[in-house]
Amino acid sequence: MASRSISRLAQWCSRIFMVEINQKTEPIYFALSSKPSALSPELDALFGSGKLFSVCAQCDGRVQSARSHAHLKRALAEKLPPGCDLLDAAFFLPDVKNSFVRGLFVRDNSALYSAERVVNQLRQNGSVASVLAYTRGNSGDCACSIVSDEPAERKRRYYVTPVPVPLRHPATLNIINSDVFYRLEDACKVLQECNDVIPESKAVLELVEEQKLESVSNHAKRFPVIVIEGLDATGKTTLTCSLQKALGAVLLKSPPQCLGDFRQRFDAEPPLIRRAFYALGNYITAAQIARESAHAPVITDRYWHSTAAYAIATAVSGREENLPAVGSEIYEWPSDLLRPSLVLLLSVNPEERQRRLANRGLDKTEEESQLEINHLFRCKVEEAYKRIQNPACIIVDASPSPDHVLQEVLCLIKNKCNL
Ligand SMILES: Nc1ncnc2c1ncn2[C@@H]1O[C@H](COP(=O)(O)OP(=O)(O)OP(=O)(O)O)[C@@H](O)[C@H]1O
Ligand SMILES: Nc1ccn([C@@H]2O[C@H](COP(=O)(O)O)[C@@H](O)[C@H]2O)c(=O)n1
Repeated sequence: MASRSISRLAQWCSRIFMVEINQKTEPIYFALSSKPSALSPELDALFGSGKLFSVCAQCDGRVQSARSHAHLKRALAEKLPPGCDLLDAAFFLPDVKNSFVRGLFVRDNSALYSAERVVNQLRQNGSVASVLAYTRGNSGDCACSIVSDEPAERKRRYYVTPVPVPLRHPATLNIINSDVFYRLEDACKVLQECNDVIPESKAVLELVEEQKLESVSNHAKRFPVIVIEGLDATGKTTLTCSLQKALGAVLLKSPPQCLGDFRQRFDAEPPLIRRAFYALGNYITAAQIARESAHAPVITDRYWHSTAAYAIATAVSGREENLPAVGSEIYEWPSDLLRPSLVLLLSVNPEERQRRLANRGLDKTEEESQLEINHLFRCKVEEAYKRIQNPACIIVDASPSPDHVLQEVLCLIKNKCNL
């Protein structure tokens, strides 16, 4: 046990740490080294007063790790006393794919400094795999040691040292196959790995299987397939219903209706599982598109653009500049997913969107609420939509009246799809 923890700490020391004070500010980066060093002003503020711990729930298997992290975050949020802050943290190797591991920082300014007791309880019951404790030195440095029952482990000292901001935002290192999926089998694998812990996974995989997914190449020379995309309340439902009538088209959605009963269940899961579920929804919708477009034009309310744009914008914290660069492989359409003939992105200004949301007065999903309060997140979703390639989306100003938007879209469809 002792040597396992020491080797883990040694592994961590070769990693860069990233701490997010909150989603709106830029992350702070630092590493652990064997020599003391002076702290930068941001680190000084972070380690300033009180006690600080970093915790990580990583265990064997990505599904278990993702669920354990979510469980740990919930448990800490519930059990920590007033005066404690819970900050998102991550450990990664700069520019090394799949090296990003999620963790948390606990900053304890509580009256009785009782966070340590809470963290230790969670360590004893196995909810935390690793805990590091940070202590300020007399010469302005900050030392770090592993929290362990083994005296030999506790003795080892490392020091917090500031490092430059890496070229790529660390969350982008793990997006492929953790947040966005590019092959049906990769998304299926995640749900297969969930079989034991989420019984509904089996039913979802059976639905995917039942659809007898048709090959992408079968889709040539059929009626046009038009996808309508956009943030919540931009008018997708209104427009897709009007288009259905105007074009005598079949209206489909992603996620498809057959996944309706499972959606809430998977929405409550960590991103790895939730995004794999939506990815599978697109493949089921693709099978429906392939069947229906043999007889009539197809209009689809949301498809892969939505799945990828929301996933990328959620994974990448902070500002729009942190998104993967234009042209990144992350924005490439999955090679085995049926490509639509045309993708239209409805865009309305934030004030008009707010007005529509308020008028509608429906329950908001957590993500919808986040859209309202988090301007940065909304900008990132829209920007990610625009960066997706092959097919890229055409932006439609959806602020005018419903009929005006319909006429403009009909015109676009006529020009681009000969309908
Ligand atoms: N062009 C428009 N001008 C004014 N109001 C509109 C327009 N289009 C839709 N609305 C209204 O805005 C609200 C949201 O529209 P709608 O439900 O079509 O959006 P949506 O993109 O499908 O939303 P969600 O993705 O959240 O389901 C509704 O109350 C609708 O009547
Ligand atoms: N193809 C899709 C469709 C939706 N999502 C996720 O669902 C949320 C929006 O759905 P609405 O029913 O509110 O329009 C959004 O948060 C996406 O995360 C998706 O991933 N893929």
